[in-house]
Amino acid sequence: MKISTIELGMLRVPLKTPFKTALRSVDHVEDIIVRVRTDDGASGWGGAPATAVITGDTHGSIIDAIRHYIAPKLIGRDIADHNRNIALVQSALERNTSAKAAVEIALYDLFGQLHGAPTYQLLGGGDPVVSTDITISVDYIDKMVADSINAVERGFSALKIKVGKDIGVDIERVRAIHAAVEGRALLRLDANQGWTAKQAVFALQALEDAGVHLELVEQPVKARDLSGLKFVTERVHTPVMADESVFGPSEVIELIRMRAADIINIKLMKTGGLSGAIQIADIAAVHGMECMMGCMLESSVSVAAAAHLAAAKSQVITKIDLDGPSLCANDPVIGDTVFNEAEITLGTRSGFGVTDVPGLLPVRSD
Ligand SMILES: C[C@H](N)C(=O)N[C@H](CCC(=O)O)C(=O)O
Ligand SMILES: [Mg+2]
Repeated sequence: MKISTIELGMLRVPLKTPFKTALRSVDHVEDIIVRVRTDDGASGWGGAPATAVITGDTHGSIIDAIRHYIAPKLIGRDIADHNRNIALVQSALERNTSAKAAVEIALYDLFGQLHGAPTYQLLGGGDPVVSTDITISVDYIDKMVADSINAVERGFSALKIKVGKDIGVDIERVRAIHAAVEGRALLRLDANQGWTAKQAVFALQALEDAGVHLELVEQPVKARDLSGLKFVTERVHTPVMADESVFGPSEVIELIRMRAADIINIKLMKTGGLSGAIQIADIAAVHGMECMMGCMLESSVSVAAAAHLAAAKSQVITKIDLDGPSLCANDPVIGDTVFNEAEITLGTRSGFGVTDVPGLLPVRSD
């Protein structure tokens, strides 16, 4: 099973409703899809969105990194030599974690196919059903309350509420949602770096004093402000989760050393794929720290891979935010992972179970 070609295309899927955070607003998922073909006719599928405001990666940079740096290292290589292939992806160039993730996902897909097993089973097994939260975009208070009630009625038992736009309105947003769904859903806040450390402590203490129980607060302060993150962690009861502050294993080690957060949000697009995500989960497990498996606004190709990893690492990945496919108006990807609102069920096909991604748009040539 030797790699013969690596093809790229663009998958564009409309969202049910615009996705709005403190960092950006978008109304489509737009992923670069990777198809790694082998000489015996197999295909491994991977994908990556361009979340430039978080990873720095654009569609153009993902295409260039794969085409000019990663693909040339892999052509002709045997899928069975998996760990060396992964090392070649990671050492092909610095950063560019989304491009590396897209290719790693395709390689883990093919490795599963080689061994005739769903990839989560090769990663250690686990329960094939995982339960995700859903994002409530930051918006007018009435709209966020209506979206939250709707999500609970659709069966979501955890809401990821986007805040970080205006501290006073944010407190009111959360109080109103809490009043509307109290006892029916866990509330997770994600400020996407929108607060200062002092603002975060003020808002969270105000909510705690008002009896609003929050399961966690994600990335309250700027990504690079690790001392601000620690400041918040030390002053509120609500568990603090690091997202944009940590990409790979070395940053996680530093975060743990500083005791700057309580939980880590692992995303394949930050780690550069499954290999770095596994390392983070293992480091967190050693330190008795819980993790979330998260995603960017991305399609079911890469979210299926994240769900496989979450299933296999459920001892340490105790929270799931894999709602990309649930936010989409439709899913053109042909695969056997079932995304049914809050419930994600892994299939029995080998690899990640994707068999085709129809309707891909051409990506620019050089
Ligand atoms: C889609 C997921 N629930 C989510 O909210 N991810 C964001 C970033 C997504 C993006 O901007 O594409 C996060 O956790 O910050
Ligand atoms: Mg986040």
